[in-house]
Amino acid sequence: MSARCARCGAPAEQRCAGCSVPFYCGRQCQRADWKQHRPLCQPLTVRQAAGVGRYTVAGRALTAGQLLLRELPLAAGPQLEAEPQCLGCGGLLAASAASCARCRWPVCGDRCADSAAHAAECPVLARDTGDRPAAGTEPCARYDCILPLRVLLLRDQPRLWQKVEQLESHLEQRRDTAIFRDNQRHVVDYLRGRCGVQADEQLLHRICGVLDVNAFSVRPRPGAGRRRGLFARASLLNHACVSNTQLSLDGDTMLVRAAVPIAAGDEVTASYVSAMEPTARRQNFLWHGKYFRCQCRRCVDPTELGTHYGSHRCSECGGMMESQQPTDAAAPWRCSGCRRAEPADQVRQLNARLLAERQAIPETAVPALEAFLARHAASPLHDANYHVLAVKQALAQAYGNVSGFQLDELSEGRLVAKEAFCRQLIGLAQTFEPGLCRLRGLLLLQLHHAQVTRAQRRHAAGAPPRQLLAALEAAGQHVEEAVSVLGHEPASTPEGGAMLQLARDTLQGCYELAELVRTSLAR
Ligand SMILES: C[S@@+](CC[C@H](N)C(=O)[O-])C[C@H]1O[C@@H](n2cnc3c(N)ncnc32)[C@H](O)[C@@H]1O
Repeated sequence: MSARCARCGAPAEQRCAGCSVPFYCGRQCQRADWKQHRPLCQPLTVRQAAGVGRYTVAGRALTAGQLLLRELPLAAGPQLEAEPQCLGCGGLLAASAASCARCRWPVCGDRCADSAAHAAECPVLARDTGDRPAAGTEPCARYDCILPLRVLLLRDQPRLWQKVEQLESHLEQRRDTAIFRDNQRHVVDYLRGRCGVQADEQLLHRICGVLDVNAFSVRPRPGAGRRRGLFARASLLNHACVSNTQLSLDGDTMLVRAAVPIAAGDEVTASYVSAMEPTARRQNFLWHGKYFRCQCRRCVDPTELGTHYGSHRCSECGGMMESQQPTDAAAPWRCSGCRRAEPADQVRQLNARLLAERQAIPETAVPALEAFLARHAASPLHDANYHVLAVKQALAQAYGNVSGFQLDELSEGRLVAKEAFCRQLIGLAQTFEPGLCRLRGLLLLQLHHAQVTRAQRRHAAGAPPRQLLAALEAAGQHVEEAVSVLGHEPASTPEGGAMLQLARDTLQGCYELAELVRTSLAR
C-alpha cells in the first residue's frame, strides 16, 4: 500500500525532511501540518523537572544505532592538570617547543600561534608579565585557566554565551571544597591578577563549575594532550547508570546514538561514569564531581540488578555482603545469609586494599593476574565481584595477545578460561550497557579467537569437520556482531579504526575457512 499524506490523506511520496516520519503530498500540506507536527519532529526534546533540572526525552520512537546528535563544542581546551600542550592544535610539546611571539606561551610553531583556536586568548595571556609554563611532559596546573578563559571569551558572542549561562554550575555546593580553592589559585587569581581579566570572581568560579559539571573528556588524538569540551546540547542529557545512548567523539565532534530502541516520550540518558564501576564508586564520583545522588534502578538495588557486582563474601558464612542503603556511603553492609553487619568503613578499606593490589599489576602480567584470582576469587571475593571481573577482563585480552601467551601457545585450560571470561563479561556488559557497547564489541572478537582456536585444535585431534564448521559459524556470528557494534564508532577512534579493521579481517578469514570446510565436506 502506498503512503498517505498526514494532512489530507491523499497518496504521498515525500517525507518530512526533519524526522522522515510523516508523508506529505506536497509543500502546502506540510506547511499546514507544521504546527501540529513540530513538537514530534525532532528526535530530542528538552524538559525540566524539580530536582533534576533540564533533561532530554525522545520526541519520537528512536531505533538502536540511530544518530541523535552531532555537535561541535562551544569551547574545548586542556583538561585540569593537563600536560603542557600547544594552544593552537592541542599537540603535546617537547621541552624544545617554540613559543607564540605575542603571548610567549609554548606552541608547536607559527601556524599554531596564528591559529583561530588561539586568537582570542592570545592578547589576554600576553598581559601577564611573569614566567610562562615550560614545555615538557609533567602535568601542569598553569593550563587550568585556558578553557575557562575560552568560555569567558564567548561573552562576545551573545547567542553562545546565553547557552553557557543556562548550564548548571553547582556553585554553592563547590564553595570551600578543594577544587574551589584550586580554581581560585590557578584560574581566578591568575586571570584577574596577572592577565587583568575584567570579570568578577563569582563569574569565573561559575564557569569553572559549568565546566566540571558539564564538560566531556575529549579523547586525545595520538600525540595530543588531554582535553575536555563543553557541548551545549549533549550537556542536557541527564545521567543514568544504565543509560540508553552511546557517546563517541570524532575529534572534537560529539556524536550521540541511541544504544537501544527508545520509545517516544522516554527519557534519553547518558552515563557520566564507567558502567564497569560498582555502585559505591559511581555514587562517590557523581556526588563529588557532579553534585547529585543517583537514584537509578541499578544504584538503589543492593544486588546491582542481580549481579552482586559490588558484593563480597561474609567471613562467617560465605553469604553475600550487601549495602543496606547503596546510595548512602555511610550505611552498614549486611550478610544476606547470616545477617551479620559490617561497618561501611571496613568495606571501603577492603576494597581500597584490593584496588591498590590489582592496580599494581600490569594488564599484561599474566601470571600475576592469575595469582590475584587464585588469592581472592573465592574469598573474600566471589566469581562475579568487580575486582575479579576487572582481572578477568585483563586476562581475556592478554590471553592470545601477549608475548609468551599467543593463541597457539595457550594451554587448553587458558583457552577455556578466555572463552568463559569473555562470555561472563559479555553478559555483564549486556546488563550494565545494553545495546551498542564498545566493550561488548571488543569481547566478542576475543571470544571468537578462543572458540576458533579450540575448534581447530579439536579438529587436528580428529574431531569431524562438521564440528569445526559449526564452531566457525557460531564464532562468525560473534564477529559479525562485533563489526556491527564497532561500525558505529568514528573511524578516527581506535575502536572505529584499527579494531574495526581487525574485526572485518577476522570475519573475512572466518568466512574463507568455513567455505574451505564446506567444500571439503561436499566432496
Ligand atoms: C550535565 S548537567 C545535565 C543538565 C542539567 N540537568 C541542567 O539542567 O542543566 C548535570 C547535572 O544535572 C543534574 N542531573 C543529571 N542527572 C541526574 C540524575 N540522574 N539525578 C539527579 N540529577 C541529575 C545534576 O544536577 C547534574 O550536576
